[in-house]
Amino acid sequence: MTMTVLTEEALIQIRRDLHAMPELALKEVRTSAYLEKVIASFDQTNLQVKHIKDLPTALLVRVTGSNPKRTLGYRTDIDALPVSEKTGLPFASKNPGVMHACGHDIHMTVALGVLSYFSEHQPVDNLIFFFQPAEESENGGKLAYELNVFEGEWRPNEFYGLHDNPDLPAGAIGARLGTLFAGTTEVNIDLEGKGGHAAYPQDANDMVVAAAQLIGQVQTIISRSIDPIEGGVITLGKLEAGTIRNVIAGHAHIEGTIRGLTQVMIEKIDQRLREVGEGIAKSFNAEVTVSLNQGGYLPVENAPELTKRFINFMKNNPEVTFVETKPAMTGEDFGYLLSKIPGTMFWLGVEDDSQLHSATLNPDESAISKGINAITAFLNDRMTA
Ligand SMILES: CC(=O)N[C@@H](CCC[C@H](N)C(=O)O)C(=O)O
Repeated sequence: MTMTVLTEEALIQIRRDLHAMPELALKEVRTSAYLEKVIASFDQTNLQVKHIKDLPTALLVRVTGSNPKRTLGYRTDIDALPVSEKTGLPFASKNPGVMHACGHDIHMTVALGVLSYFSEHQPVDNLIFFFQPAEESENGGKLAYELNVFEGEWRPNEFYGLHDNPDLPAGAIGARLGTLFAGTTEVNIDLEGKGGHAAYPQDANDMVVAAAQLIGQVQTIISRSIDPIEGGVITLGKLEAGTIRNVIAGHAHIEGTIRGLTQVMIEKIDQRLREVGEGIAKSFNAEVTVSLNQGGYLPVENAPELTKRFINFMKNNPEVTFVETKPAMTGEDFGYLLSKIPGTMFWLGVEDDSQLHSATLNPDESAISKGINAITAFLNDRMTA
């Protein structure tokens, strides 16, 4: 049984509508309009909606508390990924090449459910709901923060947010003290040499070969330069080079991502990657540009006291299956907001065989009402302290 004003049926319909209309980072125009329309259907007595001129797809909603001691923030991300959906679901993406492959459709629906509940049951403390664009890239959380969105009565004292997790049972809540997610650095590498005829390699400077060598050497960074107990990740997910089989490519472009559980680790991997780039440039007499951009993707550090309280509440709630989780190498720009405002990020189980970012991800929708109930109960409890 859900405690929200939106019925379970309505919640599932919302999730499916959102799933069918995925939009990429900073382009979430229809998504944002849809969210606003749903919010407009709630009792408006205690609600205020705020837009951000320079971040037009973002949406903030403030719920005025009845006897506030603090303002609690709740954040959901709203963007999707450039993935071509292969679920075969009747409500699959209608936007070719774009998919909610990270479950942000589930995140948004849970946030709407919690907001819907508090629009009918006035909270004791104030609440801020932040519907954040651009989590997958472009760090929308940092953009909003730097636009001074969280100022005055719009500044939460504490911030909470979730990510769905296909490895956990549907509706289970997972969390841990300390670091939940890695920090990440986006990697762009351009290799510039000299193109030429396939038959005359002696007159060209082949960037396909240089890129292949670079990619090979990058594999040694984690295996040979990083303490295996601490660990780290470099994934180079995109490689572009050349135009046709019989032209030697004078340019190659690589995109990837670096992950580490501490800022020190990320900076160490960043540095080794730059050095490998310099080495390849020298040995191939090429121009190699390594651009690294961390933006707002700081490690997600859960605030100790607030997270202890969160975990205690979830562990002692008979309605909730709580799982103490390990840190994950996924990134989240909520890490940036948590570096400014203390809070807790946690997992919501959506049990599925497919991983996040996969074209077949199909989260179990029963997680939605369980998540809403757990979060609503936690926020209500937090307001009594
Ligand atoms: C939860 C999740 O999957 N988040 C993304 C965040 C991307 C960070 C950044 N744009 C990068 O690619 O490094 C992830 O890929 O972990």
